[in-house]
Amino acid sequence: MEHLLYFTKQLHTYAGKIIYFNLIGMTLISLLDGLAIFLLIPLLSISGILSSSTGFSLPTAFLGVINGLPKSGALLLIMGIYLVLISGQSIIQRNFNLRDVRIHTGFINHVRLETYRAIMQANWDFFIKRRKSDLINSLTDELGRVTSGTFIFLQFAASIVFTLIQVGIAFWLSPMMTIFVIICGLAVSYFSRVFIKRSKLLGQETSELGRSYIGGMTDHLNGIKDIKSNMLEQSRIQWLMTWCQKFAQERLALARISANSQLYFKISSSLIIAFFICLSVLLFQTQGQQLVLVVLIFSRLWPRFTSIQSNLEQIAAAIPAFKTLMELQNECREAREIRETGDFVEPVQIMERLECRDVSFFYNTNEERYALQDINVSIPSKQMTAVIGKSGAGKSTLIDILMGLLQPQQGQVCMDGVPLTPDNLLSLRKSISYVPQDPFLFNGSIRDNLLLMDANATEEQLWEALEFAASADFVSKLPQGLDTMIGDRGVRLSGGERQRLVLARAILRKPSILILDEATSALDRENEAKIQEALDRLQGKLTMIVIAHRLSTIRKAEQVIVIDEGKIIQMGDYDQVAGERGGMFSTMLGNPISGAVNA
Ligand SMILES: Nc1ncnc2c1ncn2[C@@H]1O[C@H](COP(=O)(O)OP(=O)(O)OP(=O)(O)O)[C@@H](O)[C@H]1O
Repeated sequence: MEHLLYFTKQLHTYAGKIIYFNLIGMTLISLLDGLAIFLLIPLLSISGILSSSTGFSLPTAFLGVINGLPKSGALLLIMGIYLVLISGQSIIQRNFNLRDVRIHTGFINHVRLETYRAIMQANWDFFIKRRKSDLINSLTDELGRVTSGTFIFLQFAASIVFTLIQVGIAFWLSPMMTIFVIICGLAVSYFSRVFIKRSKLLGQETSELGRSYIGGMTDHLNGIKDIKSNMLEQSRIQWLMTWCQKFAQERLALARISANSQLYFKISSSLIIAFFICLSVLLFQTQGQQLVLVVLIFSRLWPRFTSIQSNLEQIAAAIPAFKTLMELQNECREAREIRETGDFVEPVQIMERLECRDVSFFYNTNEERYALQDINVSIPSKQMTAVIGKSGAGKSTLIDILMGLLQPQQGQVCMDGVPLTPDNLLSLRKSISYVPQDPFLFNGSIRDNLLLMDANATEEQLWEALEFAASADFVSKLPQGLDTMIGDRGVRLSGGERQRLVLARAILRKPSILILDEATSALDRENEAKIQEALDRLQGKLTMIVIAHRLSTIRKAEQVIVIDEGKIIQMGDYDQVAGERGGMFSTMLGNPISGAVNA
């Protein structure tokens, strides 16, 4: 219930008074509907089915007028009023339906944007602890279930109002009969709680199935090259077949609950009405006209109970999605590192150094296995610092801490002696261009991918950046040049071309700190040499931190930091570290094979 109210409150914040306006409108529609039904009584009366002395207050007065008119006039009057009521109701209904769609779509977009914004503003730690496919599932499947669940909840509220109005009208016609129908309805609803409970349990299964589907599909399509080259297609198809079986069972179970509940309501309604008619005729010798009335009231009121029950089942099935999305929004809020989008943040200018002071960090708070321990490093401004070490030594973790993506459990990062805090974090990040090991290129043109970094860059600036990253040559040879589409994650380019393109993009931002995390690993000697020349030209102009796969990339580094098992084992200028006998760096230099593979 808490989760349901959370999103109903969001709907209220989003749509405001308009929801109440709609609810009132719906009530009006039901009132008109009720009145139209009410007209059946004089109609039945002039047709001779029901006598004018059945004993209802308003009908009696109204019947007086009707009886004063000739039969054809009375019929025309009743039909005229009926037509006005139904047309009025239909016109109002049409407008409210359209408004409903507008509110519904707007609300989906509102929740979508809120959730996406919250995700975007969460810190890096939030992302490394979650499956991306779960986030995708929340933003697609769960989001749809939540927004339609919220609307079903509103329909349910409107349904209650409808029912109350119809109960009022029915009570007017026959209090005894109405009380009897209500008691029967409540009794039947009490025993049908089991359907609601089962719907909720199945809703949980729906969520799990949705998560596993998106997760599986994402994994398979991301790893399609491995799947194809290792002939794993059949095992993946088998996985989907098993999933499909579970999905079919879950759908069937859900349909069974709904069908059983409808069946239960229908059979109980027939039993109740049969029992009541027998009781009325055999015990109380009720007149035929009163029986018509009984059937009329019962047939109007009973479907309302059925519809309330069906709404409750649908809401129960959506509850797990409400829970997931609400928890996601709350977790994002707790992990929030960005207040605004960051567009108006000014980049910081580090004059002397970026430092790690006594930094220790572990990924898993349950097991204190340090990824970095007692790290003290100083990255001098406008110099090149190389970070090397074996695979898993902690190089990327150090970079993530220096960028403020990860917060150390001990120690701190400082910029010119000023500690890095949530207040100056974005300024630091705005001054950095980072080229990761597996760069992000999206499915668009080369131009779109470059403009992602600087939307206002001119054609000349784009080519300048491409030239710098030794990419101008290959881009100009492409038939569509800058407008060539590069496919998902740049799949239509070679690994080396992707790396050079991402480097060009990084440079376009004119950063004061450039971080390359094994950014030249996929380049051939010729292109690596070109990038090397470009980096040489940048030396002294900006701060560079380079995690190098090949030691040749860092031969001009002013500082070398060697990490092993999360600790700094060597640090100093290139010649000093290279000269330390028996040190890891000199071993790497002396052994080009191990150097190329590990460093
Ligand atoms: N998200 C994570 N959760 C848990 N442990 C992690 C995570 N990322 C890295 N680690 C662990 O932290 C340690 C340091 O990893 P890191 O990625 O910093 O190494 P690296 O030197 O950059 O390695 P490589 O050169 O292979 O990229 C490793 O033991 C790794 O298993």
